[in-house]
Amino acid sequence: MKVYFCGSIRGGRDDVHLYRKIVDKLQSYGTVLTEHVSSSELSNRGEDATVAGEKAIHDRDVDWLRQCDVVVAEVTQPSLGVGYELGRAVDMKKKIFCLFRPSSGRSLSAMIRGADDGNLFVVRDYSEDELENILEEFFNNLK
Ligand SMILES: O=c1[nH]c(=O)n([C@H]2C[C@H](O)[C@@H](COP(=O)(O)O)O2)cc1CO
Repeated sequence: MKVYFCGSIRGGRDDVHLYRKIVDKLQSYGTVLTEHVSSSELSNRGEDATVAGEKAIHDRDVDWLRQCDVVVAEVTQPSLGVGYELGRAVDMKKKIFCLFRPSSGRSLSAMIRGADDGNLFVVRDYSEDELENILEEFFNNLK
């Protein structure tokens, strides 16, 4: 199974420790195409645009989105890139699982919360201690 993980990069890296935990768990189910998103070495400047170029990053990620079987997104830290990826993934009719932490005090965009259709696009509120169980439940139900 190929998993596309979305998490904020230029939107801010405050939750990178959670991205790492999520990606660790996702790797027990398959290949995470976007493992770099969870790297503590990656700052809010993003990947080295001088090597890859912004277009190369965009085109590679859209291609990975096309290839993936499922999209998992941590959406607590608002990120234009994550919002864009989710919109593209909806258009591609991908199975999408969004994770949001209400304890952050933030309010999730209606364009994400309101996209939940109980089937292909699901938004789940969670706290850090529930993370493993929630991901297990989601992947068990995929089978
Ligand atoms: O360097 C990058 N590499 C990359 O793969 N992305 C993708 C993956 C993330 O899920 C998402 C983050 O978007 P943003 O940088 O706007 O927060 O975009 C985004 C950037 C920088 O915008």
